Amino acid sequence: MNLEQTLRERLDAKTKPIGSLGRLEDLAVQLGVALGTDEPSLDHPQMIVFAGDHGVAAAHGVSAYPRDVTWQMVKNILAGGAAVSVLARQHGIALTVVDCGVDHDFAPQPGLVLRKVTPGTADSTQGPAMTAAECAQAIQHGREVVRALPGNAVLLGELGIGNTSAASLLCAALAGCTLDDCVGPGTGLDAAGVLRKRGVLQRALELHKHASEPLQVLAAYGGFEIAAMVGAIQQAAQERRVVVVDGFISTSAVLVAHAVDPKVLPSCVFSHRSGERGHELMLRHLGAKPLLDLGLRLGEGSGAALAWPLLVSACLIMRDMATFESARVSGKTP
Ligand SMILES: Cc1cc2ncn([C@H]3O[C@H](COP(=O)(O)O)[C@@H](O)[C@H]3O)c2cc1C
Ligand SMILES: O=C(O)c1cccnc1
Repeated sequence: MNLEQTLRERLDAKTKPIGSLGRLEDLAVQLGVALGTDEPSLDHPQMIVFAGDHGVAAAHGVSAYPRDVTWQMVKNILAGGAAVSVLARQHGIALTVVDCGVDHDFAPQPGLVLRKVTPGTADSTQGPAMTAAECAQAIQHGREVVRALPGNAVLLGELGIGNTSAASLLCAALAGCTLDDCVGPGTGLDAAGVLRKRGVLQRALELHKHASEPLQVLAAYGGFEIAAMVGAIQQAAQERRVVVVDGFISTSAVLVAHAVDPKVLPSCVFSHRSGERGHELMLRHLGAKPLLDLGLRLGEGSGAALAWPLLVSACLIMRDMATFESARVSGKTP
């Protein structure tokens, strides 16, 4: 019997009608398989917020907010005032921010890892957002950050004004959808703003239409924080850690990691369906079913943090629930 069958049988022996814990049962099985044990247990969860700036945003105003918000929000997260700070604190999740390429010089401080490649990607409508070497470096940084942290669960967070543009381009290139399907308001563009954003991204897509290898596509559109998330996913999966994926941006990193090697996918738990247009298409492309659907469209790792207690519950159900036999409860009538 393989591990998945063992886990299913374990759940079926528990004091509940077969399958009655619904999606929580699938989650418990997934976590057991991902961690390689029939006694899944999560320890030292790590929320890692990867941050970087985007040349396409600087050059074309594709966001409703200015570029400075990226570094200002890094400080807000570290000071404990951002949504992800509050939610990580609520759930006892350790929080690390990684400067992957923010246009600001941060003083070294607790909770901040400095891994800047350059202070922001280049404009993807003019050339590749990253060189191949910069892209490889950002991926390596993501791997190193995960390797240095304890525990067996990584929650993906991100920050970067303009990164819904990069994520939409990755979606179009890797999930085979049109920009009409996957360009949305991001931080809150109005209808005219979305139309303008789509026009800008169409130029980038046209310029890089011959990029076919997943890492070539990633280098074409950026950003440094997305590349670092790709490395983090690869490293976590390799170390048999669980990866809790957040929304539109972090799922775009999964699209890349999956295109490089589909074997990362069983390690990924998709926390929620983002309100950002196109997330549903990414999830469908990956065959992924998200846990929550709260209309979130924030990023930062907020959805991953909100879903975290469900993962803890799934493990506890698998480990701690009594069986019909141990609790002397009568089984189903034959
Ligand atoms: C105050 C503030 C906090 C955020 N936290 C996450 N994002 C999210 O919005 C940005 C992406 O949207 P766009 O592509 O439209 O710029 C990223 O920083 C993402 O993490 C934020 C955005 C803002 C304005
Ligand atoms: O779903 C997300 O991750 C998202 C959506 C809009 C803006 N920033 C992030």
